[in-house]
Amino acid sequence: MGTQRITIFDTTLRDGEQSPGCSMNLDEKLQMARQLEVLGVDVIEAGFPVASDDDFAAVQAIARECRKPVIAALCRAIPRDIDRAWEALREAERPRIHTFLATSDIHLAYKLQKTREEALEMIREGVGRAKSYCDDVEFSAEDATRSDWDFLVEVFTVAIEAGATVLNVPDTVGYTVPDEYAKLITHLRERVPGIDGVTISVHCHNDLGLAVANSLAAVSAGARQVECTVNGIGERAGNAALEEVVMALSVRRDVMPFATGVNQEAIYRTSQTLANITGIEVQPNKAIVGRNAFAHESGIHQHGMLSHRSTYEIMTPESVGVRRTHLVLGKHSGRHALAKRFEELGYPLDRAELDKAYKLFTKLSDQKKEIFDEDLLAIVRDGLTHIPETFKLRALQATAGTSMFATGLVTLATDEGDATETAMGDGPVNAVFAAVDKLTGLKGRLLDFRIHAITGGADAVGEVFVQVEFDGVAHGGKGASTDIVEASVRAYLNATNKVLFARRAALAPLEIQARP
Ligand SMILES: CC(=O)SCCNC(=O)CCNC(=O)[C@H](O)C(C)(C)COP(=O)(O)OP(=O)(O)OC[C@H]1O[C@@H](n2cnc3c(N)ncnc32)[C@H](O)[C@@H]1OP(=O)(O)O
Ligand SMILES: CC(C)C(=O)C(=O)O
Repeated sequence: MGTQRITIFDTTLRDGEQSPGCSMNLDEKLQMARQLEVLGVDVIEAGFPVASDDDFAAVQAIARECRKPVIAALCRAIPRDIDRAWEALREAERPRIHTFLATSDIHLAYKLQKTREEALEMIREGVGRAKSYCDDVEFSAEDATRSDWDFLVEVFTVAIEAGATVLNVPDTVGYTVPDEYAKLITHLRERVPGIDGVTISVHCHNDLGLAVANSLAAVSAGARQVECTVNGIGERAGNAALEEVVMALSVRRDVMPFATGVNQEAIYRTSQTLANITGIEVQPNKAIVGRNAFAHESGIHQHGMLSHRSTYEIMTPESVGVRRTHLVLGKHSGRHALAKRFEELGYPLDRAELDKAYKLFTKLSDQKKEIFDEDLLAIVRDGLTHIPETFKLRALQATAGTSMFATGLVTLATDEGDATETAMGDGPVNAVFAAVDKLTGLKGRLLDFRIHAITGGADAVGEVFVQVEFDGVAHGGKGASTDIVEASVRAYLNATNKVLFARRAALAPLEIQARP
């Protein structure tokens, strides 16, 4: 069996717009429709014209402008709605009237208060009226998956007799499961006379997170149109996500021999266009278009990715228009990814340097959720020096307030073990510097103190630069930490350790050199 074509029916502008907070005005709908045309969807359901004058105008404008795809408009199975839908669509190159009526006993009894016979009559009349305007008529049996299967056979038989060209079998409340849905499609294909001459469509909601799985199961059972929305927006938990349906069919063509006409490289941009228009961001772990869809954080995965991307990616980010794979450096990363990033930043590290950098990196990643390039540069600048840490910060405590002296308590590790001192000062930094002086026996005079945040966010790393004079000689020191008092002490100690190193080695003050 060759590859068969699946019609992608996009309902972002209709069912998608029913997503709370996703209403779009005429300009926004037009902008989105243009992007959907670029994406290459087969059908754009542009709106529900009877709902409002704005929706009518949007459907009309899209029908006038987007000439390539079929433009569909939704309407209830009543004359007023059908007439209004046609009025909005009449200038479309390829118009489709999409009319619907609920067919489940629950909806018939409680919502429509109609008998099955009355429903069949409304379907006959509604589809017939739509057909009098337009060749292309879709009929949806709302709540089909909770409808009696034999009654559905009657419903679709009537719809075909009245002229429907597309029969939609919606899982309106996201209730079905793949196996059952496939069986329903098969049941209809076996029982509805003339069904081979029309297109079977599916429209799945995501209440149980099964919208895409159900859509694919239905396709395997014979459905040839999938109704879906960009980013999966839609009533309640949303609709089947267009990008997931399209990419599942593309990536797994080996088991599902179906093709779509979607220009896959436009997927990401389309997703972003919608997010920008609605202001509703895509969840980070959303398949295909989420920020993390092509991000790898853990060391084992990153090592695999660096060896060959096929180890952990089933499609390339470029294939859906995402610029690149992202190796996120964080708590779970390993040496391979770290070395690679240092190399990209212009700091190729040898094994010993890498081990040291990795130690600093893991320490920092216990404090920060994500490590940015600036953090790595701080590690190189602050950590990869060859200055022996004669005095090493063990612990630190500082208190300060508006009506009290600041006090600092510092514990340093030395060759002879840990030692602790306290001191007071004008502020917490001044107090901890004084405590350090007591511990080292050196008296430093602060010449310069600069601090800046080198990463963004509330947990930013602050980098402190100090110039400290010891016995008439100035030494620079740098320190970085998410805690600015700690960064200050580290910078001060860095300068102090340089003094001791310089004195012992009888060397001039050292500066850390980054590799070119
Ligand atoms: C599953 C889906 O997504 S269906 C599409 C949902 N989309 C929308 O509802 C679009 C936005 N809706 C609207 O603007 C309004 O609801 C309108 C203009 C459609 C109707 O507004 P109102 O006339 O005030 O009716 P309301 O929405 O309160 O109730 C729906 C009415 O439509 C009837 N109805 C519902 N579905 C259908 C149908 N497919 N065919 C015929 N009548 C229907 C209901 O029985 C009810 O009728 P009643 O007023 O005689 O009791
Ligand atoms: C009108 C139909 C297609 C619908 O939106 C649904 O059943 O969810």
